[in-house]
Amino acid sequence: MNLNTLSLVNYKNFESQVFDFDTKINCFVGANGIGKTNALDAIYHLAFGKSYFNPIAVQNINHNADFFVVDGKFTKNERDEKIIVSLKRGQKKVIKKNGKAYEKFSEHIGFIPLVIISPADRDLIIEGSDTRRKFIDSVISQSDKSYLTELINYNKVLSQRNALLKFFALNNTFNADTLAIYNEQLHTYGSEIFKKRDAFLQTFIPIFKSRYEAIAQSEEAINLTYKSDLFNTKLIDLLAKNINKDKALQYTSVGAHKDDLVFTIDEFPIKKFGSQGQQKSFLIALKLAQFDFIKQQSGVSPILLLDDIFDKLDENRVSQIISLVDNEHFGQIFISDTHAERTEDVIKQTHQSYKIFKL
Ligand SMILES: Nc1ncnc2c1ncn2[C@@H]1O[C@H](COP(=O)(O)OP(=O)(O)OP(=O)(O)O)[C@@H](O)[C@H]1O
Repeated sequence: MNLNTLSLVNYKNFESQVFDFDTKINCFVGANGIGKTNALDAIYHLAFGKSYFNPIAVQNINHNADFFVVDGKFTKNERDEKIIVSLKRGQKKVIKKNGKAYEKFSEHIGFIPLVIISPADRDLIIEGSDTRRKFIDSVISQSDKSYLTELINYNKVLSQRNALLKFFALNNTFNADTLAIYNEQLHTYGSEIFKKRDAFLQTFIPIFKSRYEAIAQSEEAINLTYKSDLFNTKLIDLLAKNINKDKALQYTSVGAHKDDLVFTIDEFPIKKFGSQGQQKSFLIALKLAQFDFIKQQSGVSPILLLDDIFDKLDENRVSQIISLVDNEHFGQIFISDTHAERTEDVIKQTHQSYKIFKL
């Protein structure tokens, strides 16, 4: 999986820019605010059809323009593939593969396998459980198309059930038969989602632990566990058991939408007790495990984006990470860093081909 050329028109701070990439390592270097992360985000756009950093699509259009175009030429399994993502103010975003627009963006997910490691990943530790569920869901969806459909269906039924609970409260009424239809559907989709998340995490957690040990080079007792209401009780029974609570709250208080991942160090929450370096290593291990998992499932090396990852890590961990990516297991890598010299010194240690783009 290689990105050969990237052209940007009016994408964030880039008015018009073309990059021709090395097949192995590419570094964007330059001062704060120059656009290094934006360049990585443009590549992310080609894989996911959206920004990793800014969910408001129009804000990715250059302030002085009314459209953007991100155009990428890839080689995948020895075939040329061209992806274009474009957006015009007031219109819908368009994603094209080899000239043909997708009707559903979800069909594109997984075509360009990609993993990003960025300081914004801290949200996985500090934010609410929905951020961690999104992480699990995005990893599974890259290799399982039906999972994304089940998730969309689950969320649709969930909002219908919540609307019904609100309607009951507002009109001081109750209808067990209508609710039962939603319970059945939630149970069907929710059980499938739980089964897939559980199977995924059983494979993923050991990979994650071995990645962490390799980065930290120590026996730090970190752990990652899957928390779900559905481990001990079927969703249909849980919904029945919690009906009075749900009626009072006017929303569904149990189910796959409440699942979480618990991150610990020495059995304490890493959010409160992990040092900044430990938290960073934890997140990098999580993302490298995501890389391994996707590669295992798809047989293709995902593109790896490393946004500003050297900051806050001691020299040992930096060279550890570089030596980890310095083998055939990894494919094409894109790095952003403020220190041109540090980057070049670190990259030279790898003896891989590289290009440095000074922005
Ligand atoms: N829609 C937009 N139009 C024009 N400029 C934008 C737009 N969105 C963001 N920018 C600009 O992009 C710049 C930030 O770019 P980016 O985050 O890529 O910087 P960086 O080089 O990674 O910096 P750092 O080293 O601080 O992480 C800011 O100057 C910001 O004003």
